[in-house]
Amino acid sequence: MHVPLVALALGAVFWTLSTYRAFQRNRQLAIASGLPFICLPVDTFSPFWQVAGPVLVPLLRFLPFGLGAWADDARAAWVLKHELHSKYGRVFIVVCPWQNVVHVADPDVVVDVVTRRTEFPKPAHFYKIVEVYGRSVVTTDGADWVRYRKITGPPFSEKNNHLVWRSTLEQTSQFLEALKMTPIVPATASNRPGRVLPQLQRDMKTIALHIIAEAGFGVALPFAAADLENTASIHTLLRFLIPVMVIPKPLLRAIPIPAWRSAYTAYAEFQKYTALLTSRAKEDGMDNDGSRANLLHALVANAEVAGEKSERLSDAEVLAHLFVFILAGHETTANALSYAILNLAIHSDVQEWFIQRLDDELSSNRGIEPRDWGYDSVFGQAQAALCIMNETLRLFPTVAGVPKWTDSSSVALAWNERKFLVPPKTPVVFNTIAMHRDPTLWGPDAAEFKPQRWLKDQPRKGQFMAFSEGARACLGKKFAQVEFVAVLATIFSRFRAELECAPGQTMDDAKKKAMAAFDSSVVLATLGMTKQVPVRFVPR
Ligand code: HEM
Repeated sequence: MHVPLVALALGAVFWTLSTYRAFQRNRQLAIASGLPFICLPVDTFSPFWQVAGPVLVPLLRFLPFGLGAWADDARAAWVLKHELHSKYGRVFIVVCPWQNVVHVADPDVVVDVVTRRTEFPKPAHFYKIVEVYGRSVVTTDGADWVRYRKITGPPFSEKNNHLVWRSTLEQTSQFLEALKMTPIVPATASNRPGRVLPQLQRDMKTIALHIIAEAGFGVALPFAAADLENTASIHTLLRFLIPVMVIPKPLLRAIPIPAWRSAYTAYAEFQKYTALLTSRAKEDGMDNDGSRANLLHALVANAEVAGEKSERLSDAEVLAHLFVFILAGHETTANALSYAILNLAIHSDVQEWFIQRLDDELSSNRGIEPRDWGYDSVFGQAQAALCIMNETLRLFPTVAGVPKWTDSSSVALAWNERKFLVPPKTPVVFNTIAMHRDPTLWGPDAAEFKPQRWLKDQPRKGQFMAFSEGARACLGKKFAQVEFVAVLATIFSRFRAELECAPGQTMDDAKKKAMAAFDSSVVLATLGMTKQVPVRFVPR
């Protein structure tokens, strides 16, 4: 009768001993590396801690004899910001029983690591979860990645950027038309008359998704058609992304839970839909005027004309890439736009600076509707909006960290004129949030939103990592820049943004609420706010 209990007790003892041994081994490796280190009893990168950490940390503080003192160092990267690195240095190891992780917030070390790509490859196994439809440029390393990058790089061309530009101007113009359909809310003690947008983040996601749909797949969707048949599968897929990524497909299909069924249907529908688009793209072929400059057409055309078989993507690989383009390029830009617009609403002085600069930059397009603005004449001049984008991504890097690792051998690392040895199979993670807020790199105003800083000195290489650096830097950087500038320029050429004050609320109260929304940010796939903040758009 007691056998199960005894087995359980023995199992627990065995687990405790082996965990302790693993911890001691990892600690020895950290000592041998020569790098500073701290010890934590949890793996802060594990899914368990990502979910449970925010709940457990406040409780652990109550443990007697300082037993929970470590928990503050195990808070989420967004909550800690630069705190851990100012305590322990720009490079240190976090030792735990399950793995050691080197945390890096030093530009020189970042540059060193990204340039030694074979010694510090991308830990492709971290990205298995993203292989919903198979392997891709995002999820592979080594020879496979070289092949994928060679094929998927060229579609991100200037032709495609023109399409992103046109598509974004159209989407944002339609967004403004929808906004203008809402009633004008009269002036209050704190707000001027204007139109209130209750869910900024949702609308920015719709805009970004529709731009990827057009510039990525060639599917033009009206802004107001968020749930039309064509995008239904993409919307549902994104809504159920976590179960689709985590739960094996046969289970998702077989278990009669309605949400799982919907997730499976969306997964299968997206596959069917992209197969249809791919075969249409093959029939169309490429054109010369750029109207088929979307990523899918370019990928397919590449596949058709590439001489060598190894340079063609199979249909299954095309599908896998379309999916990761949505994943990598949708929320990243949408969240950056939401953070930027809220920051401009909070900092009215910065907003006035931006509007003045924007008006100057747009002077040759005065009287022209935004949807007709030229790419060269507006994007080519758009300095202020790019400063806002950089500053937003400095403080709110929507890709919050970039991992590399050491694979099967130890790798030497130079830092502060000393040599260290990073043990094998050790992740080396660039802590973008921490590095972007380091006052020793950015000055005493590092925590402040000051886009004008980008007009002065540019940061040194490796210091601004929003799009990563080196051979594996973001493929869609210019895509995102073009989109961001077009959205911001269209909106602020017609409106000013104000924080909406609830009855009885002052602007200071509304600012506190907006700051609380910033604080509510979490890193799921990307860094994003979990609270909505209403914004009032006041016609200019
Ligand atoms: C503000 C917007 C964006 C930000 C902040 C951003 C950031 C990043 C970062 C930091 C990486 C490196 C990740 C890593 O190595 O783990 C990356 C990679 C990548 N991004 Fe972006 N991205 C943005 C928009 C886009 C867009 C719009 C697309 C495509 C439409 C895109 C496609 C990709 C791809 C394909 C990679 C993988 C490149 C490779 O590994 O060779 N991104 N991005």
